[in-house]
Amino acid sequence: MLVTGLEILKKARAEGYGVGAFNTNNMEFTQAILEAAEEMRSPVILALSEGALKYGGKALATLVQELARDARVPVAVHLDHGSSYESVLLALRLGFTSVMIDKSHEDFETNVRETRRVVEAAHAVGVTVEAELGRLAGIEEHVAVDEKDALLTNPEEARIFMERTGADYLAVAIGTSHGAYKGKGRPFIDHPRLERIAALVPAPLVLHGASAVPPELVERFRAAGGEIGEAAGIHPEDIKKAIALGVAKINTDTDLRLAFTALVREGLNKNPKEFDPRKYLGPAREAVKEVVKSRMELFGSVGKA
Ligand SMILES: O=C(COP(=O)(O)O)NO
Ligand SMILES: [Ca+2]
Ligand code: NA
Ligand SMILES: [Zn+2]
Repeated sequence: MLVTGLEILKKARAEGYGVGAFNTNNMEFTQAILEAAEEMRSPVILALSEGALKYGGKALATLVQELARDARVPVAVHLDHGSSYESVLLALRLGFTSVMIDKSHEDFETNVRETRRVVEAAHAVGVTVEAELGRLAGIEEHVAVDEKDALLTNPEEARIFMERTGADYLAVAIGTSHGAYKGKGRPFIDHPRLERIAALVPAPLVLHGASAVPPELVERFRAAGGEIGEAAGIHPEDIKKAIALGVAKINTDTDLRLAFTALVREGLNKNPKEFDPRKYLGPAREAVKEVVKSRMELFGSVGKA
């Protein structure tokens, strides 16, 4: 059933488990994510970025809404990395039940003002809001933030920010970054900082850039002809520790993309004569479903629906 993001995340933080926010751009990813959620009896968040909406348009938004409504587990439909008030209004009009306004690259006062404005609009129509404070290292959706400018989230600032904006959940920067190259070897996650933030911010916390980029998946992608450098993701133990400290929403996109693309490459390589898309998109869909199920087990959301 279609619910707000806060309905899913409030319970998750209170009971100490995490809920996956999985990005989707098409029918196959959406089906894979929802089938996994139903099989695991897990709540789930379907995340659409602005790029996904540009790519899939009303077709994607409608498909996502309909399947979320029919789902036998709680599902929130979420705008990932909303970059402007206008973008959020479009998502609200499309029936999204959770929206992110990401103004973390702006100065504090601008972030507060812009986030507050979105909170008023979203709350007026019963939708809950994710905001972000602090800057992930690596490439953000609309700004390249290199290591030296990467500003991790300040706990005291976070408390004030949430009080002044009324946002429902908060994306924090504690060392993660988007994409497949999160650092050399095991990325450093600032758990003490997270602990201090969680002590001052009772709202559910959000971890962006949380993909594991598992070696076996990287190998499978390479073996099928994919090219990827020294990729490194977030260690499962760091995810579990972050959840124990107050992270309730964990964003996963890269792992799904790697799995899907590896299987499409395998399908095309296996039979050059094949030109029925279902023959290589079907197995790719199954691979995404398996990744989602394993993430739900790691997050502890299995059976929580
Ligand atoms: O934060 C993410 C996804 O992060 P990954 O690239 O680690 O999957 N989406 O908003
Ligand atoms: Ca950001
Ligand atoms: Na998000
Ligand atoms: Zn993100």
